[in-house]
Amino acid sequence: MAAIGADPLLPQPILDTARLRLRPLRPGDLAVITKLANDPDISDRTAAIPHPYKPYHAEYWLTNSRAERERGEAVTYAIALKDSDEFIGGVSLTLMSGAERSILLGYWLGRDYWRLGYATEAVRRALHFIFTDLDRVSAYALVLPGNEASLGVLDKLGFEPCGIENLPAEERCRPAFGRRVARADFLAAQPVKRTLFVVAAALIDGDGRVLLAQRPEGKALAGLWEFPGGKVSEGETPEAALVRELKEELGISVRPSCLAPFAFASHTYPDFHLLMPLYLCRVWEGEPHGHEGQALAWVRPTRLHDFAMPPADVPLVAQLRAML
Ligand SMILES: Nc1nc2c([nH]c(=O)n2[C@@H]2O[C@H](COP(=O)(O)OP(=O)(O)OP(=O)(O)O)[C@@H](O)[C@H]2O)c(=O)[nH]1
Repeated sequence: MAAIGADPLLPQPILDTARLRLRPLRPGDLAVITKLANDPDISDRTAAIPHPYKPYHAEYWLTNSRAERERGEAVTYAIALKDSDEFIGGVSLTLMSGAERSILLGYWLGRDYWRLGYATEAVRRALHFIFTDLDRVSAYALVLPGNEASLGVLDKLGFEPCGIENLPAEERCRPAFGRRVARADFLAAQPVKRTLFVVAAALIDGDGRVLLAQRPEGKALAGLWEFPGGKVSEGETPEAALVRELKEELGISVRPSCLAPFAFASHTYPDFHLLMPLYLCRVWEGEPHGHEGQALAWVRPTRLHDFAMPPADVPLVAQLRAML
């Protein structure tokens, strides 16, 4: 399988979990990387870690991962302990060629950090990132024979067998077990802390344009464009919540009878699961203005894809474009 550069300068946000921080590799990590990676058992279980492992191997890993990211080929994260920021391992996410929009996943942990659930915790977060921020639809991993711990991690995350491949490792060609998980299967199987019930409206004007609002700075997903709306409060019907939100956010008055149920989004974010019905609305009173500092845009359905929207909205946009 070959990596291909599809997206120039891939994003690499810091990814936090309960105990870990996934962040870029740094020159300050080099000594620890060399110490942890210089372990014959780690070399034996991974394709890309030679033994003995020298400081120049660590330096090459750092510079090569930066170059791969700049070429849009791969993102490599250091796995660090959240409290001390100490390097304990790495995760690499390589974009694959082909129509499937997949990634090849690789990861390793220093021996002192085995059997503590760190690999599952780090890889789970990395998969959330590639399936939501990088919009990948599946992930592959190749596991060398004897690496039962790694197979266990992938099993826990919903990966399934997908054949055996020959893996060129340090000039030795070794067979490896292929494992694959699809985005929808991974996301559906994740434990969710809470389900957030949000309502939103596609306001449609006389020219068939749809109103989008830009999430202001300081909020989660800032800068992305979304359908106006918000959270449903305890004891509120979805329609009443939407009427309230449209008044607060845009200063317009809408009657519940003018809200036509259209579609819904069901999407797992790292911290919550979003359940969001989308209503169509063609009749309202007043002129919409961004009352909470948000920019507004009236957008033709064919131009909706020019606006970066939260991942949950992508299927809704496709349905709107098909309908309008
Ligand atoms: N209104 C709206 N929210 C969306 C859309 N897509 C989407 O993922 N969301 C998510 O659903 C949640 C909406 O709740 P909200 O608008 O009340 O959230 P907020 O961050 O403004 O919180 P706050 O009102 O407590 O400050 C956010 O997490 C937002 O990212 C969308 O098209 N419209």
